[in-house]
Amino acid sequence: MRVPAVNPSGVHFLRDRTVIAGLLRSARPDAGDLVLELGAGPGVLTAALAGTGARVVAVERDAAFAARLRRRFAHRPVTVVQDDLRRVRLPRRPFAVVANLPFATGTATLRRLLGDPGLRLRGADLLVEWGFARRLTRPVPRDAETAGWAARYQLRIARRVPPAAFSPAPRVAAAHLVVRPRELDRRTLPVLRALLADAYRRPAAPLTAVLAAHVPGGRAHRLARSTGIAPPVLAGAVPAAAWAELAAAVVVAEPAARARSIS
Ligand SMILES: C[S@@+](CC[C@H](N)C(=O)[O-])C[C@H]1O[C@@H](n2cnc3c(N)ncnc32)[C@H](O)[C@@H]1O
Repeated sequence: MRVPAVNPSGVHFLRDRTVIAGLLRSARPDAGDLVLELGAGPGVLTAALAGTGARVVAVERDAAFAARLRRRFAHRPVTVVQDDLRRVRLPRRPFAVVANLPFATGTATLRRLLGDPGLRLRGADLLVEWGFARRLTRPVPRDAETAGWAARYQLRIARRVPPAAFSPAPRVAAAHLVVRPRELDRRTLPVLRALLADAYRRPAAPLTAVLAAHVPGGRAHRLARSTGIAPPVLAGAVPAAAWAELAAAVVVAEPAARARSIS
């Protein structure tokens, strides 16, 4: 297999069939589903995805790999897009992502996929650097951006993928990261954003103080309890999943909070 002359950290080709099978078992694409593969390389994963009957869009920056992919999949439902995955136009239709990401692009990719409320992402099954996956799946995220991703999407590690699963073997292990959208009413999104911005600005404040800024004072305690949180709890100690429930509860309890959060 031709490895680019410059092999920047993160460019490691999958060679373990059980890892590929695990990605497909988890993603379960149906025939006709739109699946985006980011960083397709020589097409090992692309071939497996095409075998499911899904419509695959394979994004690859390297010109030689892109040409090889076009030849290899000329008669399959695979569209090859030679572009940078950090800039490529993302579908507006519902789509899933299955990819062995270059490690160096993890944050940029997650930011694009999970940070844009306009995307209709059905799910993502990604191989990412192990430490990155561990940081993303902490119950209480360290920053508002990650908390926003984890509030809108369930993020979990399906398995640890050892360096030997790749060629050349990376210095560190990878993780199969599973991303699935939570059922969230669109009206909750601006409230969620406002709550998280507030909470991460003053993580040592009581949760009820943060909530009180978004609903009338007396109701903050009741609201916290309605999602199973018994005050006192600090804003910076609230799990990401609870923020999604809190935002939904704020919208139900106080529809006007929406207007306040947006303004
Ligand atoms: C980790 S390898 C995975 C290749 C293949 N999917 C596999 O699993 O064997 C990443 C691939 O992404 C490509 N790549 C690296 N940076 C990229 C970028 N910014 N945009 C698009 N492709 C990129 C590399 O050329 C390489 O083919």
